Amino acid sequence: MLLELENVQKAYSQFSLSCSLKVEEGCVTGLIGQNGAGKSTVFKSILDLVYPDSGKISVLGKDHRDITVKDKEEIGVVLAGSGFSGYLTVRQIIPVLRSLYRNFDEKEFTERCKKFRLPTDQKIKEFSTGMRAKLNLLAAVCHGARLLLLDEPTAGLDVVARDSMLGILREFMETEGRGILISSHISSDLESLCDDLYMIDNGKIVLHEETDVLLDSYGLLKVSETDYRKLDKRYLLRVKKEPFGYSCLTNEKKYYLENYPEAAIEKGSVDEVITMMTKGEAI
Ligand SMILES: Nc1ncnc2c1ncn2[C@@H]1O[C@H](COP(=O)(O)OP(=O)(O)OP(=O)(O)O)[C@@H](O)[C@H]1O
Repeated sequence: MLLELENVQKAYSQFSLSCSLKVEEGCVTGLIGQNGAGKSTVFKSILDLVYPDSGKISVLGKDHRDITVKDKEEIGVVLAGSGFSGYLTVRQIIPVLRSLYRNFDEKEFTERCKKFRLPTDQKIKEFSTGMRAKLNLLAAVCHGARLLLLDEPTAGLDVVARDSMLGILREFMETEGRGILISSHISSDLESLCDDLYMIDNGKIVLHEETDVLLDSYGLLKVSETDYRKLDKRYLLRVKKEPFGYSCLTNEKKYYLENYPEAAIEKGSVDEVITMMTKGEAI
């Protein structure tokens, strides 16, 4: 296990986090939630930047408070809204990375910067959002980390930049024994990359599912009030009143497809599942 949070609690005056999650070797785990759901609080707790009130966090098999400087070399981090000083250039951050990480692969880093057309001698503050995001990610993947902790690494990026970021992450995962925890409020980013997804809402994990299962077995039934009354509700997770009747979220789409051939059953994108899990009512 690369990362495990067990019942981690953190209370602020207006918000409280309660979170358990795992990142296994060979897995990309996604954390999806709206603004303010608690994603950054999860990352900061892992990195000891905020102190949880209770619970247990283990990183690379150790309690996160016992992580040494050497262990940290095995972790690559991109935090929302942070990065290198804007007054430095890529050329100037290379010696910094070299001194921080014994396994920093300067050749790979330089080549990749070139590939992504990141200028070597321009101040980072003059970079676009996409350029800065790529630089932060390249710095996180070029020192032989086993675990990447990426808080909203694709925020503010256009489709092309997002795709190249996902490419970097897929390549990172080609080496055995690695894993990623990545957060986003854009579920389509995570859908194609992640093996499993955790959905967080108002500080609570409302759903954890393998991405394949989510896409294959979850579905949205749209039924009239009359049909809703007759519906077998055993496999419904959430229900929402609509002008036409009810929207129902199921994790047994096949059952309803087979038994209610007339019903309108949609595939249910990750976004719709999140909306239903957060806005729908439990059965
Ligand atoms: N230091 C703090 N003191 C009090 N409340 C805080 C503090 N830090 C975060 N919060 C609150 O915790 C909640 C979750 O914040 P967090 O930054 O974890 O959300 P997020 O999911 O990362 O959101 P976003 O997508 O907007 O970055 C918010 O309501 C925020 O106001």
